Amino acid sequence: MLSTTRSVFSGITKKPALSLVLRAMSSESYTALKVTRPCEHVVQVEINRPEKRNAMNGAFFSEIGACFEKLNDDSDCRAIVLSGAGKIFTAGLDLTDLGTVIALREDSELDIARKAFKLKKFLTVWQENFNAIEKCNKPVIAAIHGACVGGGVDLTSACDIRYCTEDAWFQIKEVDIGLAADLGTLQRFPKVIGNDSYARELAYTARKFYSDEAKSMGYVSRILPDRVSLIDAALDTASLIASKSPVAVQGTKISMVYSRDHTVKEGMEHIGIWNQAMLQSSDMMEAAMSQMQKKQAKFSKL
Ligand SMILES: CCC/C=C/C=C/C(=O)SCCNC(=O)CCNC(=O)[C@H](O)C(C)(C)COP(=O)(O)OP(=O)(O)OC[C@H]1O[C@@H](n2cnc3c(N)ncnc32)[C@H](O)[C@@H]1OP(=O)(O)O
Repeated sequence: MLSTTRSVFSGITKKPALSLVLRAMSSESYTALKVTRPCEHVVQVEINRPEKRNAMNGAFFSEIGACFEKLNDDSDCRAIVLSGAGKIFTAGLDLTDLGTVIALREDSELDIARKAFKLKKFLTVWQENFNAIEKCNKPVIAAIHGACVGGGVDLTSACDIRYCTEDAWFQIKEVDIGLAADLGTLQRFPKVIGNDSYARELAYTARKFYSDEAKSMGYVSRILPDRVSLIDAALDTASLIASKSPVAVQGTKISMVYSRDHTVKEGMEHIGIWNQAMLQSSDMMEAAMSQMQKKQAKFSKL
């Protein structure tokens, strides 16, 4: 029990020393992730605990946040594919880490307020690790095969685009383990599918939904026959995005994320202020000239 406690809370203690984490990861060596560069300006981030069905443990949470913060600053990266190694995309929270919450609840040396403060801090760190995907200016395409359970829906809700395989299934599983989802599903999922009643049904019942239903509700935009064609399709889309002006693409993501949480008027004001600078970018001239000359545009690093 004690060692589990330490492993989960490692997500908290590592966070303030982010620069150390980033330096340690400068070679892109992670324990729960595999990061590769399959094509120009495209990075593939793979959840890499296949023997545990990519269950999300403490290492995964701290690495995913650090990885996306690093990719945000990586001028060679213009689009990202997020996938899972092995049989399924992810089984969600590593249930062996639940022991940590139980251990904290039962810690007789802490009063209820102190336990609550510790739990809030722990949850905020984990939330921020998923928020890093949305804060990363590069579009993220989730490539989901097999199962996407619990935390997997929190994770993929934070992505820009979702593709899945025919055999994929999804489950907002948290109520089945006695908690309300707290890593973004309840906030993002209803906005992604644009149907509050449907989102509530899935969150209250924890019923599984399969690829065809995920597509019809708008959670995924494409279904591919198998994992190989899924990764190919996700990489093709990522490459297409990466071929465009990074100023235009990243401005588009920033504006779409901002506009989701603001009024139309505020969103228009925001993009107006944004573009008063970005319309002066050299990318506009390069893109327009390339269109006229029917040649591939080349954009400098951002
Ligand atoms: C409080 C913090 C906020 C976060 C909240 C998040 C909440 C959630 O994510 S709720 C959802 C939790 N997940 C589950 O309930 C799923 C449990 N797993 C399964 O139902 C099945 O494993 C699954 C259908 C996904 C896959 O089945 P399959 O037959 O392909 O594999 P298994 O033989 O069951 O498992 C293989 C090994 O992986 C280990 N494992 C699977 N899931 C988890 C998990 N969630 N946590 C930890 N370990 C997991 C499983 O124990 C097997 O390991 P081993 O026995 O060592 O071979």
